[in-house]
Amino acid sequence: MIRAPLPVTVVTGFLGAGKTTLLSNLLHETKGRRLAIVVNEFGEVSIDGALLRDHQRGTEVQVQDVANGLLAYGDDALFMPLMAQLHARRDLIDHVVIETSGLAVPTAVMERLQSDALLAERFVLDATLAVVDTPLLLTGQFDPVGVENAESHASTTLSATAATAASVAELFRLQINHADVVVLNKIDDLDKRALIEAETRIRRLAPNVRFIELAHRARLDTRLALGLRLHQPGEGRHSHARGATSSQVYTQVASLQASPVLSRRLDGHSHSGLAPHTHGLLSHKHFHEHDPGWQSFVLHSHAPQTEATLLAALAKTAQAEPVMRIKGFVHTAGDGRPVLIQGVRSRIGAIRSAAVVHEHDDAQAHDHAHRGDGAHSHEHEHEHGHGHDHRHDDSHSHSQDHGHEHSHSHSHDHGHEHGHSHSHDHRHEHSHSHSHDHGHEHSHDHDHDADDDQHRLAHTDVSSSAGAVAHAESQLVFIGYHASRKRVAELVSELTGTLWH
Ligand SMILES: Nc1nc2c(ncn2[C@@H]2O[C@H](COP(=O)(O)OP(=O)(O)OP(=O)(O)O)[C@@H](O)[C@H]2O)c(=O)[nH]1
Repeated sequence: MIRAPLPVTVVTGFLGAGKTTLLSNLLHETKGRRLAIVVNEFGEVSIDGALLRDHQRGTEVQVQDVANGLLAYGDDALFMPLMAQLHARRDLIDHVVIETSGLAVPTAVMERLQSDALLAERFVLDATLAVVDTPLLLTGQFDPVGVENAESHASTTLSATAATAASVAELFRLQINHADVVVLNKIDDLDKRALIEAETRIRRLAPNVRFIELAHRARLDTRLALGLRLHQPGEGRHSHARGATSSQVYTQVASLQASPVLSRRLDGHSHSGLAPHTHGLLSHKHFHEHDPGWQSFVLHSHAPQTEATLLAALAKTAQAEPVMRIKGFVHTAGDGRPVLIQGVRSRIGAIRSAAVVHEHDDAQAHDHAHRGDGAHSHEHEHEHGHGHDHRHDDSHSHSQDHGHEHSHSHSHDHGHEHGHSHSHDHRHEHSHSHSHDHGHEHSHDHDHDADDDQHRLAHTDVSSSAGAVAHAESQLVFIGYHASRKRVAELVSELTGTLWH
């Protein structure tokens, strides 16, 4: 019997944008869809898999984490077996969601899914979502580094800061340019003007992006995230706003031009001898795969930590060193329960109870827990009727006074569904927290080379990492651009007065 291919949604977004939080929220709104979630983390220890697993519901959701990597990139040997496993469980799964590493460009997965004959038979790309840390976007953290600036450094080495900024900006640009839907996240504190500004910035960086959605506290309506069917081939009548067909969209993705920064390495190395060339998807992979600037390392401590001291120490460290992401579980002197530490740049937070958000929990895992003002009205209209016309009408409108009313009218017509139409307003004003024990403990072999400043880990399957382990050991994953493990360990040890190694 020929089975319909399994839809796959790819979730991309820079380090700490809120991909895992968004997915954990989605888990509570699966509406009976059985999800298989694949989480690919750059670091050696998978924290996100543990968090999601903690929030999975019964057997509806299966979480699989793949640490150490860039899933589906050139030499990744895990991707095909992983997809084969998912296919083998086809009867138990309705939809696959792949959270790519914050340092990956989603094209690796997208391209593999669509170009490998076997995969193309078994899976169909549903849509690619790019989650954006909107406050960071607004502070210009993802702004492109001037081309002139990059050119003038063609034969020299870019300064460390410029190199970091260039790499971040380039990665960000590629991620949003390959997405069908850009999700503006972390908008809790933003007013209407800021949201409009954010949208403008996205449209400037990715003019062809088709949908921009607002995720209030990392919540996105399931219908705007899953089942969008934006890449289904052969749907002759499949039409999108702005006249793009699904195949046009893919062509556009595949023919993206390389930026000047892409054609040279940021460490001063250039593609010497190569005439200016256009990078296709594969070259995009090539760039990041071989950009050794990004590193991840884990620091450990057996000393009980004082939460406030540790948070201050980590914030200082993130300012002093090129560390962009910190996460892990830490044991404090208190009740013995591990505390989840989440750091994005120098915003560091600790979460004691529910690690990630529950359905009605707005006092969630935020490193800056502010209440939203509930003023953003995000209206979605879905109409399901008969026929086979699938239309995405990107009627993204701002009201005249520039009150921020995003009205997305997605119209799906599926042959087997009954017609209904509704619109609703996303206003999340709940504020109550859950408190339950996470008991996350991790066990790993710690093998630290003396000179692992340039620590780059081989692909190993550590999917067991979310499971059991070593008593009261704290572990923090650090991800940074040319960050020195040694310096970071020294700094955190000094600032906390405890040994981190
Ligand atoms: N204030 C606020 N914080 C958020 C929101 N979404 C996520 N966060 C916080 O941002 C931090 C990073 O969130 P994650 O979901 O782990 O981000 P990620 O994109 O999965 O991170 P990586 O996998 O490391 O790239 C966490 O501390 C979250 O609690 C949001 O909408 N508002």
